[in-house]
Amino acid sequence: MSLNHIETNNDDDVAILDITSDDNNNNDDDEESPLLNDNTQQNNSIVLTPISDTIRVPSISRYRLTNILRTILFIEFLTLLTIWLVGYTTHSLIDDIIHYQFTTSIFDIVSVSVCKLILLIIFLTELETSVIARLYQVNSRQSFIFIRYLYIIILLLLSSCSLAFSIIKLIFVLYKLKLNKLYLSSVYLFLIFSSIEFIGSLLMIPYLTRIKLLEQQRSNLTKKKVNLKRLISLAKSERLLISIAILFLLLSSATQIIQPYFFGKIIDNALTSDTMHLVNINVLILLGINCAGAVASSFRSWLFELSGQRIVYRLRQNIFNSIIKQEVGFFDDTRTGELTNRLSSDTQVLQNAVTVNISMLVRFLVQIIGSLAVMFYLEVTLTLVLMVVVPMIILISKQYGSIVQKLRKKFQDELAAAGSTAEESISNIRTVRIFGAERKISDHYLDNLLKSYAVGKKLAWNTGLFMGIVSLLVAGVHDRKLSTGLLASFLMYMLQVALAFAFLASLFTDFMQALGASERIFDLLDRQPKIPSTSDSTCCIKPIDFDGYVHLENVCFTYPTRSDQQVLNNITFEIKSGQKVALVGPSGGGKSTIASLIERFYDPQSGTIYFGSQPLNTIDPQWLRENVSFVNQEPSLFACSIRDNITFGFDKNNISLDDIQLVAKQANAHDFIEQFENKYDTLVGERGVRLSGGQRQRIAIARALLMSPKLLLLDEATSALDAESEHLVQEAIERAMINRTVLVIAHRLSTVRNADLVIVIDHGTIVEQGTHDDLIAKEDGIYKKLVLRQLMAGNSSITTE
Ligand SMILES: Nc1ncnc2c1ncn2[C@@H]1O[C@H](COP(=O)(O)OP(=O)(O)OP(=O)(O)O)[C@@H](O)[C@H]1O
Repeated sequence: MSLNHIETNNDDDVAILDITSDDNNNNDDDEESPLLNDNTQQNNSIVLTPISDTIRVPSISRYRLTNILRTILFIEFLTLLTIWLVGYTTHSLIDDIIHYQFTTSIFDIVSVSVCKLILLIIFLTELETSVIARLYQVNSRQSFIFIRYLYIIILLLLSSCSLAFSIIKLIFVLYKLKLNKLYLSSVYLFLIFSSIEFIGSLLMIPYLTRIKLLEQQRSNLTKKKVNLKRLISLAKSERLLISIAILFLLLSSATQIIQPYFFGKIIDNALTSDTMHLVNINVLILLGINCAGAVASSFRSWLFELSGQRIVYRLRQNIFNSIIKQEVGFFDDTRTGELTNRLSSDTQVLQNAVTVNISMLVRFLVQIIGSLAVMFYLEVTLTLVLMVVVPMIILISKQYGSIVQKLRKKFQDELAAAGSTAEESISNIRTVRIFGAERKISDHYLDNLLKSYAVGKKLAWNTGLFMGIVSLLVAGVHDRKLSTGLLASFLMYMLQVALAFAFLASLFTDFMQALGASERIFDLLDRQPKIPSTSDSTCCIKPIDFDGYVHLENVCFTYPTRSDQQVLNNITFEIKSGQKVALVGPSGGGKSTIASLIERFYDPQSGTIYFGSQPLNTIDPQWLRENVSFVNQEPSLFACSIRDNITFGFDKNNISLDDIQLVAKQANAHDFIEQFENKYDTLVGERGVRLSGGQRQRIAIARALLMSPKLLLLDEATSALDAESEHLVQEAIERAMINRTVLVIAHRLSTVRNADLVIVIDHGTIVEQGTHDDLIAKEDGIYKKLVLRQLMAGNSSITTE
């Protein structure tokens, strides 16, 4: 079966991989192939194959079915337990257990439901695990077939036994008629739940024999689970604060739950008692509850917000540290906006998820459970009826809404068709008369009308059916003898439950959003830089006797973002200690790339760069930064003072102003700095915009000189500077070169003339090398052409475009 086959072979909008539809089927192995690569199949190993992007993401209906089944089991257990606890009136509950009788107690059905809950949840989880393991070929086919049938049998056995038990119980209790109304209703409920579970188990059979999952979806699910765990673990560091906040949350929720009860009491007292005494007492109690609630709420909000802020500031710090240590190539590939977004909005989403959203989740769950408990306490039967009726009305209304929407659209379309027939006929009445076609167009109009009428009939029928069902359901709720106060309390509790459910739904969206954000953030936090920025086990050597000697041997390089373009090809040359080596050549030839490789911004794909005798990739990065300095073509400064910019990378407390002034003087920067009002404390603005291009370069040279590097990498500016400025920069550069090993990407003739070695780079290869005099003497040499062109153009730049 091919991948395409998977895409098209679907029966209910799901891409199907039927790995076991017929276990004896010879094609079985073929059918598995899309998820497993050839290697995996041949070796029967557990190597996972990445799924193709072209595979349509399927729905996971079967997965949902298991979740629905689990939820039903849980609701069943909760409902039966509540009824048992609330509805028992004669003796104590312990008596009910000790003197248990089949026809007078419902303790048995509560026990069955709890056993069912535990067993089925275990088996369903095991089943899913084994199905997934089979897909990954972790377990063998034989064991999978065995496990699968075992689970089918267990599932069916459990659900059918429970159904049979519920029927027997109902027959017996109806025959003896010893149960009170509430307990009787619980036996009915048990029967209903057992029937649903039995049907659910039957529906699960296809799931057990056919796997409708794709690897991508599954790995997403696993990843989401992992992320959720990790997301929640973020809150661990603040567990004390969060625990106290949860205590306040429970307190404020309790006050909220109790309010409607007293509100109802006040109404009843006001309507029934003659004096206002009771009313006043209850009003005071309500006031006290409200005040306590308000205090608890404010503490809750404060503590959750505080812990959120603490979590997010630490998270931001970690993300920033992770970003900043990535290799330069990572930033070529990742947009700055994307990274700053991780720091700002993604962390904000996470902050909300681990604090506000968790607090809301707990609050609404407590609100739902608490309100339902009080409702049960106030009026059990009505609550039960409402619990069944309200979800049913919601479901039916949703279904009705979507049917009516479709029918209305169809009705409008049919009516529009009939309308256009009528309009066309009336506007062409003369033609109709001439041909005597009245009958014909009348029939045509009638045809169209009948179509819209047929849709209208369906609409009417659906509306009638809907109203009938809703009236029937509502009738079940009517006719209960309730006091006005009780009714008011009831309505308020209903509202609380409904609102809590509505908010829970919106919380789900927030959590999904947070999961997305956490995935991005954790990916970033987990990312290991390809080139370390601090020493690790692979690069920790600090060459002691480094004298500036650098050797490039057969270096080949392509940028990670443009892997199809070879930028450097077999580059081999050496820079001897104390030498000035100039790289020249046409723009885009690869000169700056060589400097970037020596700075280890990138690693070459092949070949080696040696510092002395030491390969660059074994050298401690910190040592490298201290011994190699790079002055860029367009140096960028930070938005701080000139002093801070010059001492960037140092502990500025260890550097005296004299040291700073010394390097500034060497870099021809001291004079212009002294002219500023704040001198060395002058702020340079973002990226140094408050300085001229020449001034920026001289500050950058001063910064490099302060480092006193053994190897200086210089990229001469190509941008035009005025003659005075250019002279000052040039002078600074020449001073910087004294007593140093220098690799200069030269654009000026004067620099090249003074170099010990000139290397001409074109299209990523060394095309010529020698001294200026050697190269100029070469007939038809590229270097000679570059120099001649520059002389004819009348400028000092030797770079051609
Ligand atoms: N970060 C990058 N990602 C992808 N390609 C790049 C990157 N930087 C440079 N390149 C490409 O690599 C090639 C060599 O660029 P490089 O900057 O080394 O040339 P150069 O000789 O220094 O040019 P110039 O004299 O104009 O500065 C060019 O084709 C350029 O487009």
